[in-house]
Amino acid sequence: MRTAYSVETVRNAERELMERLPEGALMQRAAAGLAAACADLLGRAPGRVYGARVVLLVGAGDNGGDALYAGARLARRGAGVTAVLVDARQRAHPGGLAALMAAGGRVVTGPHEVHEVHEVHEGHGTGADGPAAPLAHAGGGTGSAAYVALHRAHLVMDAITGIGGRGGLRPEAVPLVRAAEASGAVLVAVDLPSGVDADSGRVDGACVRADVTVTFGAYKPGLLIDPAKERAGALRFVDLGLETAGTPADLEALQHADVAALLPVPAAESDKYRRGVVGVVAGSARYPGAAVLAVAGALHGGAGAVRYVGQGGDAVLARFPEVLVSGGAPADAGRVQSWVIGPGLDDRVKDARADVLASDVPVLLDADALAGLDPQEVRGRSAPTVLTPHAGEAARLLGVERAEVESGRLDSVRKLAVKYGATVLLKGSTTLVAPPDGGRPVRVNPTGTGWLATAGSGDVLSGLVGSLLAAGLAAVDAASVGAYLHGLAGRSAARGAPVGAGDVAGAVAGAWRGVGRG
Ligand SMILES: NC(=O)C1=CN([C@@H]2O[C@H](COP(=O)(O)OP(=O)(O)OC[C@H]3O[C@@H](n4cnc5c(N)ncnc54)[C@H](O)[C@@H]3O)[C@@H](O)[C@H]2O)[C@@H](O)CC1
Ligand SMILES: [K+]
Repeated sequence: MRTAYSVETVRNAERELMERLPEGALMQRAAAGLAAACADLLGRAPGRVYGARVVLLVGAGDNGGDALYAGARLARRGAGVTAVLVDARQRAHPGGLAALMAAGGRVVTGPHEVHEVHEVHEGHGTGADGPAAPLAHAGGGTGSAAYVALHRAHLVMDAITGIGGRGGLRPEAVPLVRAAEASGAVLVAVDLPSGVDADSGRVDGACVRADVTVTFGAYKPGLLIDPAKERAGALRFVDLGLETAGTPADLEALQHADVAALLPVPAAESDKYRRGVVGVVAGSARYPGAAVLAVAGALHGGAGAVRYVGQGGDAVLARFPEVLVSGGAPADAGRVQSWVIGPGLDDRVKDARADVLASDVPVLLDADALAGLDPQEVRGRSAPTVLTPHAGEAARLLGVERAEVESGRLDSVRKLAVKYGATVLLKGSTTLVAPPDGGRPVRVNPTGTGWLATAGSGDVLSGLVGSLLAAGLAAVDAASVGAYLHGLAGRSAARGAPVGAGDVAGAVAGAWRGVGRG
């Protein structure tokens, strides 16, 4: 399981550990890990650090300190390191600054004038692109040393803000960050891309877009949730020895082994009824395809049988003769162990929804079954309820703008879970699953792919999750395992090309097999 912790938890764990360690030891651990990761990115051959040109964008706090100490380590290995002080008042971690200077690095101020120049010691600036100019002097004029250094850099560390950052990048930092992004250098965010919110994944204002983020001690929720996740690039983790065991994670992501352990396996004496029957109420004369897709998902989720209720019975049977079809009300359809209701329904949705909500089995509500849903109708249930909205549906359920849900996915999924007393799977660029109390941990799906944003893909997911519910998984597990398999299926069906929802359903079995093999 990959876990992520809030800033408050990380700071508490750091405080506890720092009390047991010599002063500054934790920052040295961070800097050593950061330097090693950067050396790795510059190339594994020893000579690739020697002569490499590295620029540090340094803010006022300890995040900048990490980069300054890491820069000192790289400078001692022969890299030409230039620190650009980005803070408007040119504050920077004093110990880190001294260490960099002692190692032969140089320091310039951001958009201002040259602060201090240190001669480059022998070996710097002899990389493949030829000798580096004495950067602090090059070009002359206000702030130009910083831009020349950025233009020529092989690697740039973004150390403007880490977990202490508030709001987006300040105006003085923006042109430097954009120059770094345009330079072609590898852009490495230190702990977090500056400008993202560590706890929520929000990006309010300008923000760094990194190629790689080297994060310390614990993953922060923002690194795993869009829109911030998308700014973080590839993640690398540096273990600081923080003790987080015993503290509930804010966010967790299932890994292959976790999913493998949760997948239902039929026992020797299982028959189709013991494996569970999932009832699917979906599709209509107008949208028979939704019925077919939801059933296709349900057939791959581990239930022993799929019972279909609705007007799409002919289309379903034409494709899947193994399905039990009935045309009446859900309550008259026979016993099931879970219900899925919603995809492609017509205006008779209210009666059918009241029927399934009155049952004593888990119910998954999707798409049309979410419209006008009364919280009391859900909260009064004894069995679990799972809601699977996309951002637009979630916004309507919460009475907010869609953009608010998209920028604050974690807050939104928690609020919805609390409002309805239900497990909520919020679909989208980062799929999240919140438990019914909106508490910790929220699960984040690590297997998503943009190719899943295709018509009918959600219908497959709802059938798949409903089937996992019928097979006996707890609501949060069914939702997160379903999202995980659905993401893997989407990736393998697409393999880098557009894909239809039917292909995704067809690829679920392969995803399941792959996970089962570990
Ligand atoms: N606390 C610890 O023991 C450790 C901290 N570490 C590093 O320290 C970082 C946290 O350090 P700090 O608490 O000093 O905080 P940061 O360095 O993340 O940022 C705080 C500083 O940035 C300024 N600031 C806030 N928002 C800003 C914005 N939008 N634009 C520009 N400047 C802004 C603040 O005025 C303050 O000076 C971590 O992210 C990590 O990189 C690591 O060295 C590991 C150990
Ligand atoms: K940073």
